[in-house]
Amino acid sequence: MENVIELQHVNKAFSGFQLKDFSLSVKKGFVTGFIGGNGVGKSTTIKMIMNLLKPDSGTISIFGLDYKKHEKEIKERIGFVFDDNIFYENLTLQEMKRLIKPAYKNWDDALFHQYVEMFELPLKKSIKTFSKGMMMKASLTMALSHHAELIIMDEPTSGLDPIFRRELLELLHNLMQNGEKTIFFSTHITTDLDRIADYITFIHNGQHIFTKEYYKIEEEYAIVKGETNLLDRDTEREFIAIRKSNHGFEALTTNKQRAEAIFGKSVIIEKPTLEDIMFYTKKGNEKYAKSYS
Ligand SMILES: Nc1ncnc2c1ncn2[C@@H]1O[C@H](COP(=O)(O)OP(=O)(O)OP(=O)(O)O)[C@@H](O)[C@H]1O
Repeated sequence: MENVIELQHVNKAFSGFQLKDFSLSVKKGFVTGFIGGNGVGKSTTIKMIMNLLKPDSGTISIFGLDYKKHEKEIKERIGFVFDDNIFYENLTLQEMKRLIKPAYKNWDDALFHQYVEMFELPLKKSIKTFSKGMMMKASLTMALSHHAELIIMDEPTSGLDPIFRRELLELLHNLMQNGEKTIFFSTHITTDLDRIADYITFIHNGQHIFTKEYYKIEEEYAIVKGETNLLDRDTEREFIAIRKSNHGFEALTTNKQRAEAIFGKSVIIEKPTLEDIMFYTKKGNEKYAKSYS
């Protein structure tokens, strides 16, 4: 299977933060959701994928190409949606389009107007009057109007109302139908991923914890609930992290089958949500989490 995005052993350090030996493959034709808590390195990773930030070491290739030689070609094939305002605020959407259009040989005016209409965006109002939702829609319009093969979005659904969020996910889902496009996007709204993601990439404290097919996460990971007397030094090692209370314990395992074999019917085993996985991984020992990546 072809990889559209490939990061190998990427390192990037800021004071107080480090993206460590980060390797990632994003498969062509699928939607990959990029999840992780605040400040764990999602935007940093996305900026490096967009060549807005250079890694300290490691390699990044997009469509099998290197930014050093093929920056223009790579950028033409990407539609990028960023959660900050990247437009010149005093311009109108119409004026902004005139600026952006020449950068893309596949720019499609008819498609642009189709999205403007669909998103009910004003063409002649200054962008500074746009609400956060309108800004996101404008950003999406620009990203989708040049037949990009790869759509990269940094928290596209943040600040959007639930109805538009759902419509946006539907739109992205429809874009995926011919198998030629690839979407990579970060989000804090993990329930959005239920509707659309084929793969999940999970980053924690600058480390790649996993990239897995969504359905496999549910097969492998599990929340185990039981009485605290089932826990001892050996059984506790089975878990990424454990929450104990007066009523018993709740814990996350990366190996559901093994937990079933060890605890049998003495525990309740449930499907974890992505939020459970994020919560317990944060809670658990960093080294322990990494050994299961
Ligand atoms: N240009 C920079 N200079 C210094 N530190 C930076 C810079 N950019 C990011 N950081 C730091 O790197 C860390 C990771 O930031 P990043 O924006 O990648 O996180 P994130 O996972 O996208 O977070 P969030 O979900 O909160 O947006 C943070 O501690 C941030 O303060």
